[in-house]
Amino acid sequence: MPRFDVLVLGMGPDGHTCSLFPGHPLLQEKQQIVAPISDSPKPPPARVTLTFPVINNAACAVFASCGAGKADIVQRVLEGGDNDPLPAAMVRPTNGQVVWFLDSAAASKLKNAQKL
Ligand SMILES: O=C(O)[C@H](O)[C@@H](O)[C@H](O)[C@H](O)COP(=O)(O)O
Repeated sequence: MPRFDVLVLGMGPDGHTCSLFPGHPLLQEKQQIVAPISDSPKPPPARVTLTFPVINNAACAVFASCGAGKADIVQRVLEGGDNDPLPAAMVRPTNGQVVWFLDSAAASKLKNAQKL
């Protein structure tokens, strides 16, 4: 399995990352490193994405999210618990780390955040 040093990821307001969307069967992919998706709920419908086996083999996954439009989903992903996790919350490198860069608007609904 390839091991990326750093993955720089975004997150959509529905909690998707890469082209891995909530509830999609590709969230359960265990074999392929890269997979096609032909029914993306967000245009374009046809995409190609890395899958969780390779994402979670990375040494470091970095998310960057900005703006008040991301505040609710950032709070859900980071503080929402483990029941039915959103795709962005499934980014948990087995032998690596996740780092989030947020502006104050995106972080505004976090209950446990400490300002730097
Ligand atoms: O799926 C797509 O079509 C988008 O490109 C998406 O993956 C994007 O990365 C996020 O929506 C975060 O984007 P922003 O950080 O720019 O809001």
